[in-house]
Amino acid sequence: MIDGLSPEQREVVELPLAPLAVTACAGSGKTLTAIHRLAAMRSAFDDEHGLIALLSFSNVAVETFRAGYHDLMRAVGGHRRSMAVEIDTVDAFITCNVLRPHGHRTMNASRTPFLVEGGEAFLSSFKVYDGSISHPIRDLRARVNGPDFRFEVGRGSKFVPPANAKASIEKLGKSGAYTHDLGRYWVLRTLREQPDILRAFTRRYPHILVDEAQDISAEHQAILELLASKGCQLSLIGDVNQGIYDFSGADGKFLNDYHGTAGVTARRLTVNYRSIPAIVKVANALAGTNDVAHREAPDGFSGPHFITFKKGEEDKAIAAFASLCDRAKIDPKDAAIVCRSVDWSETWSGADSDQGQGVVRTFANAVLQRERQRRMGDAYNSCCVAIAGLLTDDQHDCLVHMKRPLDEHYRGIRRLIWDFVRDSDTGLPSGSLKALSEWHPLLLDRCKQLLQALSQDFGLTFCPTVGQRLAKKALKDSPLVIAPDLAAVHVPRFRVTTVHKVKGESIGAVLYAADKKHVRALLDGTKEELGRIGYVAATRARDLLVLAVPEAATKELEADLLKAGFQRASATVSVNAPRGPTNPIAKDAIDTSGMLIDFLETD
Ligand SMILES: Nc1ncnc2c1ncn2[C@@H]1O[C@H](COP(=O)(O)OP(=O)(O)OP(=O)(O)O)[C@@H](O)[C@H]1O
Repeated sequence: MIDGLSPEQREVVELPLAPLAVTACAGSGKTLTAIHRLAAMRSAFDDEHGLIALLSFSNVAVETFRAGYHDLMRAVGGHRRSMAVEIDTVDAFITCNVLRPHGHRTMNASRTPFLVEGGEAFLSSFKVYDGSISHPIRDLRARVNGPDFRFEVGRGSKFVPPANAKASIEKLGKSGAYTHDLGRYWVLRTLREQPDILRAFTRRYPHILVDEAQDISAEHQAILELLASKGCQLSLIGDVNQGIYDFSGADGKFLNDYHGTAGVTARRLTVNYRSIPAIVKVANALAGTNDVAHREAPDGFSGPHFITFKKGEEDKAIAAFASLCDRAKIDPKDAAIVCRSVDWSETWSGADSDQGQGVVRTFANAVLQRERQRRMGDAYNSCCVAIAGLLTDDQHDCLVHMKRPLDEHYRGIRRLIWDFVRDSDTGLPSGSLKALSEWHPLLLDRCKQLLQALSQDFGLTFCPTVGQRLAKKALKDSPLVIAPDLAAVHVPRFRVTTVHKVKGESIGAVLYAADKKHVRALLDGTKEELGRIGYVAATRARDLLVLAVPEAATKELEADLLKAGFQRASATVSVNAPRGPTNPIAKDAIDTSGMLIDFLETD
């Protein structure tokens, strides 16, 4: 290894400047490789004006790349043009370079285009009619369809007649507003309808490197292909087994096909630096790959296991996971319970997400994010959405500024909202209170104070119907956050999250909470999206991977689980059992406050 790079990583980094496709396995160090490749490309590219872009799909990935690139430049003493690079998300890149400066001409707007999140009060007058009913404009999606688009709406992707969709999009566009999804539509139209902008954009970014390239949607692909058609050289790096954004048309096909395209240099990264050999073996069995583990098997307890659970008794599975972490000497802070969907993560975190309506429901969600999922950033964003839902219609772009303030005015607003979110004693009340009789009256009182401060100190104006929007509809007289039965026995509060949220992470111990369908899909491999979702969850684990399988399905699944390389670690929980192992075959036990959890290794 030179400079921390392995030979296969270094080979990718040092390839000549030309279109490149790198398909890489989980944990293969795509981050390090992409950072070094960017530096090498910059050094080889002798152009006074052009910039090299490194793009990814999440803010976390972008922050990691920026920090890594700066560290590398500091370490090697970057050359004159070393900072002539741009590292951003794909969406931020196209929005900042195309939509904000040039989109207004195509949108027929008289102001700089601005993003709306969907919860803004003024959006209530923007609907789309599918031929039988109207839907909020935020639910409309534009999908690229050759040189044109097709339109769909809602969860079931209902077809929307193009004339109706275009009329609604153009009405919204005229106001300057665009949703996340419609932003890509407008970027494509701007580049297609303003050829000078397309030419200038390509001259400015002659080389673009896209990380997590399996997540490139059909709309992103159309934009990148448009740039490539004007001479931009495109490099893609990703893992097709980790494509988990099918709903946005990202199925990894672009990366796969690019790998075999004439004129594109293709390479593979096949060494997994993250996980122990037994977990890499499971990953290989699931994906049908032959990747190599760089790490050696640790001495202590580790590896891929499965435990069983009964619906409604998730707490027992969590206690079992806690015990396995303890045995593997993994700090609970370096462990996570990972679920396929938000609904599942709510069940496993003991949250009651079915309380409240409208703005109040959004505040209730913020409580769950703060107290059960421990995602303060998400809790802050939810509070911003709730507050934006109380503003008068004329403050269109306030929500976006609250979330990402660029000026001092909004930074002050952000501080106030953060104080509200952080402190359950003076701000957003605690989820342990009874929602109807205790939580809601406090919420009303404290919201009133917050709105007063926002209005007096920052000039925000709130609609006269604030009282109605904060009504106590659909609240129950039970807490928003249900205390787990096992809280009394000091089971650690693990981070409970979704697979989509942990993508890209390395985690010491992972519990993948699954139903029968999820497990079946995981075992069936990575051809279908649900299988890839399971694969992403499994490959986050460094040392310990625990699959929680419904007890009723175990008989049917056990043989295939064992064949894939999982071992059974069954947990029995007995309350008020006497201290110490009572069963002669118990190999491990934790005994806290009268509860004994035994692990019976049956493999
Ligand atoms: N050459 C190397 N030598 C040792 N460790 C490495 C090397 N390259 C990467 N790593 C380590 O491997 C781990 C996984 O790296 P990284 O997160 O970049 O993988 P990845 O390819 O992005 O994985 P995934 O796609 O599964 O998220 C990190 O801890 C990283 O520091």
